[in-house]
Amino acid sequence: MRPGTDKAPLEEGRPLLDARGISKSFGGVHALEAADFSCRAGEIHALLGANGAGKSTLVKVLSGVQRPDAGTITLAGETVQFSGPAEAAHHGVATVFQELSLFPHLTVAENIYVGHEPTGPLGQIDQRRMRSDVRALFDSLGVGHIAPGAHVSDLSLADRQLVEIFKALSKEPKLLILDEGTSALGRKEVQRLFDLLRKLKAAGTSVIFISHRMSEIREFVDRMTIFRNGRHVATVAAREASDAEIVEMMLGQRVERSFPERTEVSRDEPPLLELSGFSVGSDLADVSLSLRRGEVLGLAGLEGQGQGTLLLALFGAYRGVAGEALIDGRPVRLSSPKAAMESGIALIPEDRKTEGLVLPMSVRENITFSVLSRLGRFGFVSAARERAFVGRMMERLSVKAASMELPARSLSGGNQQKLVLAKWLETGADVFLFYDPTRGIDVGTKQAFYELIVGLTREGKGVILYSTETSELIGLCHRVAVMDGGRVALTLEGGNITEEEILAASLGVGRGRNAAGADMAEAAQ
Ligand SMILES: Nc1ncnc2c1ncn2[C@@H]1O[C@H](COP(=O)(O)OP(=O)(O)OP(=O)(O)O)[C@@H](O)[C@H]1O
Repeated sequence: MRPGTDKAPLEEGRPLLDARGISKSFGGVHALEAADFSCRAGEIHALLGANGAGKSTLVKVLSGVQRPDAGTITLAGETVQFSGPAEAAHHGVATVFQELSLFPHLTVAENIYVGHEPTGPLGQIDQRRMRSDVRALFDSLGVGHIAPGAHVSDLSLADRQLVEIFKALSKEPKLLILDEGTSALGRKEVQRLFDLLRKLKAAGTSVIFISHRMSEIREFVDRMTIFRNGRHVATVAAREASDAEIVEMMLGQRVERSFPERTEVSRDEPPLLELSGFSVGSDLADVSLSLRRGEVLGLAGLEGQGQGTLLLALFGAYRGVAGEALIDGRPVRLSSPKAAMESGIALIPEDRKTEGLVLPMSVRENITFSVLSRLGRFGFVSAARERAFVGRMMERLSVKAASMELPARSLSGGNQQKLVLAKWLETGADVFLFYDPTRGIDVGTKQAFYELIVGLTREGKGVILYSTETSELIGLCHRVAVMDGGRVALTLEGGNITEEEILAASLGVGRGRNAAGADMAEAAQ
């Protein structure tokens, strides 16, 4: 089918969910404009669209969090009007929102059962049963590494996301909505999750799935609906449209995904950053690596193999770090984030929603927070200069906001993430640490972002990039350090940075290969 032309007919039969003519405005912003969306029983259905297309707003309407201004929702043949999330839940809708909603100081099991805890004969909460049920659920999914009794605050973002998903599943919903619920998960976890979703689907549960990772979507979903500017553009079978066609429908224009040419790196100059014997407890063991000016060094490996710890340790977030760090040949003490920033290191963190922004403050204030002192002299900032600077940053990262004076909270999730990036990019740092930077960002902006990373290297900065999208590592990096069990298992370089090599090294089967790709085991025979 031709993208953006024919509107595919929505489901003719009796779908589980049928939302028609849904409109929702915030002030002058039309988040949804007479949007249609329909999902069959026992179907995994992806909802796609650029940042700000209205996906999360639809999810909030379907989950009873927001009331639509107009439109009707039919669920299992019954017209429903949700007065709040509890009523949506009562109708069998369970949602994992973009913003995680866990209580950090409760245990995993307590979080999963919050509000519907199993009770003993005297009405007391049955902790033991709760934990054993959660254990059984985790074991069935092969996520034995999460302890039901662990506090959520101690878990990684990926594990917190898994807990959030299990919490939704424990309500045995008719309709499960995952709004970017898998963005922090590694490939293996996503696959396991989809194995589970297929089982649910076989039992008649419908799943609405929002993700910006195209490959993830194509592989596992039955149909896809594309939204653009708050409207339904098309609904297609997953195999019916090509990636390029889908992107075109999302953006209203053709975009070729390509990586900008890497910056030439001079091997003669001394390294910008040099680490030796960098260790953090048992999480990071004896990491030695170097980064040159103009270079992008990738970090790969299965989820949680020390990549995050390395970035955070470099940013001074851990105490008791052993080893030495040199910047431009001078030893630096990375004892706190402040010390790291003063040494010229910037980190774009993983959990950008909570770590990166002051949500009630305006878009403008959030962007200029970290650069005020550089924009003005003697502490005075010219308003005109500030606005011009913010305008440039918003354009560079295509931040979609009606005005820079709106609170950051009112932006769509992806646009909030862009704000965090904007905020850090202008800090004047020399070493940029990126923690999965394009997670949650739409394909059009990803492209702009690749340009931006390469742009930094052209200015002589060094970049360490941890990405869960292998294609980004292959397309952008000069070298990729594959991590396993807190160590650098292998460093790949140039043409040897391939999906197969990265995967093999991640799984430990690539050991023995050197950076030039010669298989030493074979050579020895
Ligand atoms: N509470 C709000 N106040 C003001 N504007 C809002 C509010 N919620 C959403 N919007 C606006 O509505 C539009 C749609 O946002 P929405 O979050 O639904 O997009 P999205 O498709 O989920 O984007 P993303 O991929 O970035 O998560 C955006 O322009 C956003 O700024």
